[in-house]
Amino acid sequence: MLRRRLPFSLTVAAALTLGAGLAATVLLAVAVARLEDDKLALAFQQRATVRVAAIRQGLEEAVEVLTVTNQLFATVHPVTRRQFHDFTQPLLRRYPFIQAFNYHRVVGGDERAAMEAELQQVVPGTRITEMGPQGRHLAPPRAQYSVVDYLEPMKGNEAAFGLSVGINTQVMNALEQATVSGRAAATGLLSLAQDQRPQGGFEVIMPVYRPGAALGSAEQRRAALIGDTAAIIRARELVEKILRGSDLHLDHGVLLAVYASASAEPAQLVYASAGLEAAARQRAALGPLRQWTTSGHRERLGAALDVAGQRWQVVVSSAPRPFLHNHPGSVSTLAGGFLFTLLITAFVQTLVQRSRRVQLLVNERTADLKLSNQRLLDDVLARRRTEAALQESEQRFRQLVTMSSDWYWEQDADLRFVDITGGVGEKGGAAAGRLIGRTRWETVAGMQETDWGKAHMAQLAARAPFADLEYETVDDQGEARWFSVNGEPVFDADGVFRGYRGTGTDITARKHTEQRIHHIAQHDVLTGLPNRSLLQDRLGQAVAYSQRCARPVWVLLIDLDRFKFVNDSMGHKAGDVVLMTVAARLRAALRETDTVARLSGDEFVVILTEHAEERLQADVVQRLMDAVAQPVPLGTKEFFVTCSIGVAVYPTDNTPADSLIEHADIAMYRAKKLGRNNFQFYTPAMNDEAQERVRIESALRSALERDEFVLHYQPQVNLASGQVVGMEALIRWQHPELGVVAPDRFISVAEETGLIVPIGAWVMRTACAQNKAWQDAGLGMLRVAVNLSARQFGATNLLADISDVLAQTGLAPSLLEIELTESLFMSDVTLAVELLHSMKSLGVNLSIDDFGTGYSSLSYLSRFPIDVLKIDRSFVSDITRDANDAAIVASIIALAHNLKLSVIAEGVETAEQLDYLRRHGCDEMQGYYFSRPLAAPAFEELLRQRKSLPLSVTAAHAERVEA
Ligand SMILES: Nc1nc2c(ncn2[C@@H]2O[C@@H]3COP(=O)(O)O[C@H]4[C@@H](O)[C@H](n5cnc6c(=O)[nH]c(N)nc65)O[C@@H]4COP(=O)(O)O[C@H]3[C@H]2O)c(=O)[nH]1
Repeated sequence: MLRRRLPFSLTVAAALTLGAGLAATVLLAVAVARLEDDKLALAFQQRATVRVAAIRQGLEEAVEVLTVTNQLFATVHPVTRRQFHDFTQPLLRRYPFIQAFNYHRVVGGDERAAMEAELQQVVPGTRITEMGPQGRHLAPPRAQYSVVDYLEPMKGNEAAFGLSVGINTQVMNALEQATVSGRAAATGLLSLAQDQRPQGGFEVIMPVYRPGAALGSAEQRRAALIGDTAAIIRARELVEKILRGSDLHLDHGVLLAVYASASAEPAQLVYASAGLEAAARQRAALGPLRQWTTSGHRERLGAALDVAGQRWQVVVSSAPRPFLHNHPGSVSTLAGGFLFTLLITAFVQTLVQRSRRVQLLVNERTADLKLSNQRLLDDVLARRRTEAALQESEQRFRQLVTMSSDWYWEQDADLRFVDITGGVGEKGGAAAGRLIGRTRWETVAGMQETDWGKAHMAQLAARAPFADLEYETVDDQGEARWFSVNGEPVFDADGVFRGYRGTGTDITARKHTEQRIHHIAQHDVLTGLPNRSLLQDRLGQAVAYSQRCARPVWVLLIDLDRFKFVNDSMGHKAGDVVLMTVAARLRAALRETDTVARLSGDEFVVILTEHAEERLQADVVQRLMDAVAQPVPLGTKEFFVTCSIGVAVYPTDNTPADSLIEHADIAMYRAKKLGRNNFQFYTPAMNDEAQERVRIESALRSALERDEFVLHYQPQVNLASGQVVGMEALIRWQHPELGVVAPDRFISVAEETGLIVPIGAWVMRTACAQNKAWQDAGLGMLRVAVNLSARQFGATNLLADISDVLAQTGLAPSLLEIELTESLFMSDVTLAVELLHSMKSLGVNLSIDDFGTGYSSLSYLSRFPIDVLKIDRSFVSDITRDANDAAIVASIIALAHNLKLSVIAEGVETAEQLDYLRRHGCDEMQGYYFSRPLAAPAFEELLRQRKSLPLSVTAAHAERVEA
């Protein structure tokens, strides 16, 4: 809707109307003014004519009065003064504008005195005078005088008595005219001698002839002239009298000017209306605009009169009146027209503006309508799009529901299923028909008694949404199924609860997977036994049971002996078979309630809880060991595996529940140290050992920097020559507090921590340098053997390190022997072969240390570039007591020689042992029998003494006796 105000501007229509209206108004006003002017002119003409006629008549009357007076002289001879007086008195009363009646008598120069005498009789002292420019004066002697003889009334005209007018040209001209014509003749305006005030007057003269004289011609008349009668008329009064007499003096609308001349000469002005001058003055004082508004149209009429032969001019004009006064019609027309025009203009303007406003309004409304229409169209389009989108969405929803694993359900306010779409039958195994009309708890047996069911019922009661509600149910075939449902309450527009709707999905497969994952998460994949996680759980339960029932709990940590060898030498699959077999045997050897878990690698944990009917005894542990020790069939072979077991019991003094496994581990470690294949109960002393391990570990970290290591050297003697041909470098740790620490106490720790790598490098460098030094000292070309740990063997820069050491020390590679244990290369034989060849290519010797300890396979020997076999001292120590060991040693020597390997026996302590070895062709020996490991100076002394081995047992025995 149009609310804004239009700016005011005269519209074209209104402007045209205004222009036309004003023009018409002006034209009409002008026309009316013209009419008014015409009317005024007509009225004026009438009034002017009346006035001119009145004046003409008045003047004629005045002249006529003189004619009457003159008739007196024509008829009476002589006319006495008395008669003249009597005759003129009524006339003077009647015509007050007459100043005087005169009778001029023509007096010759010679008659002057007589005349004066006669005049003096009337007025003593009177002389004949004349009027000059300087006033009245005694008339000079002249041939003839025309003297004022009779004079009525005398009063007021005394100055004229005896006055000779013969020198007054006007009078004389009028007299001549009158004389010649015989009729009255008037002068122009004169200055009268008797007139005190300068008042214009004129004199009308008629001749008086000698009675009886011939008057036929002008000359005769002149000759007959004896005098003349004259009336002195006050022209102004005369005119005033005329006007008053005709009541014309009251009309101030007409102004009158009477001139005693043919033209309107100001000097001859006889009469002027009172308003005439004032009007002229007023007019001059006004501005042009006011002049126009006040004077308006003026009429003027000039009329010529003949006054006794004298031409007079009468000028009649209309009095200046305000234009408005004279033109009420035109002014009214103008005003009315203006007003009307303005009104019409305003009306037109209003109409046009309203029309424009209406037009604008219409335009605006039209625009609004268009906009609304467009919006409507947009709305319709949007709605169509929305509907299409909705349909598409609906279709998509249907498709998605069909394609997805979900189904869609709706429940009424009583929580009964009213609609289930999306194929719950196919997806969930429950036909929709079986569910419709039933509540969820009616379809899930026992739901209301479960925790989740109760919680769900509370959610439903609170009309709360729920998500991922998982529950187990039974499908139409009676199979267990897991469903997961989401739902949210539905309220109508008034907020009234209408039910629930949501989705459901069959998660049976997922649940099974989860259960599997859960099982896997808590069980060892290989053996199916509980893993560390579940073990902790079970241990907690067992401890809790123990606390409740006051019965002990045993924790057994079972570690397979030499399992690494099985794994490495026979492959992982064989190792797995061993582990699975052991696991199964352990499981079979225990009760259902006991727990067997696999802790890691070859470690198992057993939790035994004591029952009321049976006390726990060490027999159980032995039973387990026996079970494990049963031969394990591996393909065509059988493999024997033993185990070491550590046992921790709860409750015992100072054994916290969470340290049970740790204590069992310590005990197992002790069992291992005690030679494997046994079990140990944990004691606090074991804990001390474990703690010592920790101490060693921390001290070991700085031992190298503090230069706390030294090497001892044990001679290796050739059995054939009895000469020292080499030595084994054996490390010693001189700890400031622990004293000299044997390698058995710290080498394993160094291996576990990885410190063996830098320590081993130090040993190799020191041993090579020392050997080179002895060599340089002329103590022989000896071979030095250095132990290589598993960690060193696996180090990437092993070859470079060996090469560097040889290069730096200058020792010939052939004088370095590297001792390797069998276990080093059992994990990856191919890689080991490769690495050994690389090492061998450096020129060093390779020996296998501790040969024969547990690893029964000799097949690899042919593949390895080995130079020496070192028979473990455990075999050597028993060769004289145990026929088995003796046989093993003899066969090792024979085998080595078959493989072109040199054999060295270590741990030779007795002459019998030496003898046996010699007899069986052993190449070299190393042992206390010849020398313990010696510090470098002692070893050097031994070399210098050229100590050697007796070549026969007898000699040796003799030597010993001597010693
Ligand atoms: N009972 C008895 N023992 C004898 C006899 N002859 C030698 N022995 C001892 O037997 C061990 C031989 O060394 P191993 O078998 O390589 O066994 C060594 C070796 O495996 C390791 N080891 C020593 N030094 C090093 C080293 O520098 N590096 C590495 N990786 N291991 C070393 O520590 C083990 C123990 O070394 P040791 O205590 O020095 O013990 C030495 C030696 O003192 C004897 O007649 N009777």
